[in-house]
Amino acid sequence: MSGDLLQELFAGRHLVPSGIDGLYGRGPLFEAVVTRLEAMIDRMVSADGAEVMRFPPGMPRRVLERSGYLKSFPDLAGAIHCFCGDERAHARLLATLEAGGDWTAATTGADIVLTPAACYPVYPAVAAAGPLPPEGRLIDVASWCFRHEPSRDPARLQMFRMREHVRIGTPEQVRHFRDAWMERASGFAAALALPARLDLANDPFFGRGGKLMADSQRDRQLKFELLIPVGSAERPTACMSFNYHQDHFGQAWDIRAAGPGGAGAVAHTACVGFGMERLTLAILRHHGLRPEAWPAPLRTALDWPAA
Ligand SMILES: Nc1ncnc2c1ncn2[C@@H]1O[C@H](COP(=O)(O)OP(=O)(O)OP(=O)(O)O)[C@@H](O)[C@H]1O
Ligand SMILES: [Zn+2]
Repeated sequence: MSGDLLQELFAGRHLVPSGIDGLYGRGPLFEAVVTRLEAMIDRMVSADGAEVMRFPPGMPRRVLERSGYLKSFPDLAGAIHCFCGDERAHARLLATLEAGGDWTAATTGADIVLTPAACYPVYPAVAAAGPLPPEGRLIDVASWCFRHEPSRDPARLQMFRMREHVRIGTPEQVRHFRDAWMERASGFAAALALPARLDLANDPFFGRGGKLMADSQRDRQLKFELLIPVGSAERPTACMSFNYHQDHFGQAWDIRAAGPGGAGAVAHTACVGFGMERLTLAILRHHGLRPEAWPAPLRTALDWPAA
C-alpha cells in the first residue's frame, strides 16, 4: 500500500467512514485479521495461566476518578451523559434539536464513563478480592477503549480494541513480567513478519505539569513501546506497550501483597497492551490487502485458512 493509507482503506471498504475522524466501521478482512491475532495471542499465552476477565467498554465513573485519569489525561476522557428530565424538559430538548441547537445541554453526567484502557476495571476487581496470593495475580483482559484524540492517522482511533495482560504483585514479580514481555514482543513481531523495534516512551500527560511527569516517566524507564511503521516510516506507531506503574494503582485501590516478606505491602502493577487495530493495520500496510499474496510464515502464524 502507498499514498493516503486511510483513503485506500476506505476505498476498499476495509474501514468504513462515519463522518468523524477516528470512528470507523471495519470490513471483513480487517475483522478476520483482528480475530486471528486474538487467537494467536491466546495460543502464545495459553501456558501462562492468566485469569481471563472481560468488561464492557464502560466502567464506573468512580474508577476513572480514583485512578487519577482526570489529573493526567482530562483531554482524552469520555463521559456518558443521559437525559433524566420530565416531559417538559423533553419538549425543550426537542425544540432545541429542531432549532439545530445543542440538545446535549439537557443531559446530565451518568455514573458510567467510557473505558480509556482495558486494564482500568481490573484493579478495583482485584482489590475487592482481598490480599493477593503469594504468587500475585496475572489477568488477561480486553476491551473496546475510547480516547478523545480525533486524527486522520488511521492508527490513531477514538474507539479501538486493546488486549492487555496485567501483573499485580511484588516489585520483583512485576518487573520480571514486564521485562520478559519486552523480549517476547520481538518474537511476536517477527512471527508476523513486521519490522519492529522497542523504544523508551512516555504517556501524553496533560498541560504544563505534564512535561515534568513525562520526563520523570522516561527517567524511571516506566514505559516502553513496540514501534512498527504504519502511516509513516519516520514516525513509527506504538503497536504494543509495556507499562510499569510502580505502586500507582496499588495505592489508588489499596491492593495489598500477601505471603512471606511481602505481607501487607502495597502491590506494584504492570500491564502489557496489544493495540489490535494498530497491529492489524501494520499487517495490511506491510503485507498488502490480498492474504493469498502474504508470506507463508505470516499465514502460518495467523493460522490463515488455505484459499
Ligand atoms: N488512539 C489509539 N488508536 C488505536 N490504538 C491505540 C490508540 N491509543 C493506544 N492504542 C493502542 O493501545 C496500546 C496501549 O495503550 P497506551 O496507553 O500504552 O498507548 P500509547 O502508547 O499511549 O499510544 P500513543 O503513544 O500512540 O498515544 C498502545 O500500545 C496502542 O497499540
Ligand atoms: Zn494498562
